[in-house]
Amino acid sequence: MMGADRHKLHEYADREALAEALAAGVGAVLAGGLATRGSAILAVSGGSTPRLFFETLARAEIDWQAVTVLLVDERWVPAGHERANATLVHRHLLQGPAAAARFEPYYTEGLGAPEGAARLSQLFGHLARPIDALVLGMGADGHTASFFPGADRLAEALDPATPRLFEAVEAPGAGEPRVTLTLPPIVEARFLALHIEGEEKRRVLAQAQAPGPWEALPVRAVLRSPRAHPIEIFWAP
Ligand SMILES: O=C1O[C@H](COP(=O)(O)O)[C@@H](O)[C@H](O)[C@H]1O
Repeated sequence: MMGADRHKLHEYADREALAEALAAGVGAVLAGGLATRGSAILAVSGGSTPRLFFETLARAEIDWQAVTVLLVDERWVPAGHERANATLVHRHLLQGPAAAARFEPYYTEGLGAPEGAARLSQLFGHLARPIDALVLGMGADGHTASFFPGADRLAEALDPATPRLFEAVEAPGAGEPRVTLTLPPIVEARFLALHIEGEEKRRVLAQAQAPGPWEALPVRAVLRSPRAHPIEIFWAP
């Protein structure tokens, strides 16, 4: 698939309708994985956008006990930290029926992000791949996951041939050090969604879909990756 054929845009009148549709899509993919393989893996992003989607998905009536929830990326801050993506997931996704899911926070006391990323690559090395459903967000600077413009290990994290599942990055716009899934486990996900909201991110998406260097807008590396199925882009104003 080439160019825009690689992406399927789903537009909604409001964020509530988007959350319902994305949760229904992800829920159906997880239910399919559970029916076929007896277990399913979901990888989710953090930031401010996914709250409503998480709260809607948490109500899905699936066998959450057999679902592993992973973070696409994490700020290297202790458990319970207000900026931790794990905190967001605990508060808004792992509630009600979804509280039964298996979730393993990434931060490890006493380790820096680089050692943490190496440990996570080992720890999750046994995971059945591909991941069933993976939902990315995007910042107005064109980062997705923790693929930030100017990040010190951006090329390594975006190497399509890297054997590592996780990479540690530091970047001027990232705040604290981060760990992130690398490009391969992201783009090989069975269902890959990009969840963005607002006019500004719509403009950034249009720029990212146009020709230009991936270093400037790292989300391009994901949008340009070859895949069997299109990337499902969910947008609402
Ligand atoms: O730092 C991050 O930002 C992106 C986008 O976040 P948002 O607040 O603009 O929705 C997010 O996808 C990523 O997981 C997170 O670590």
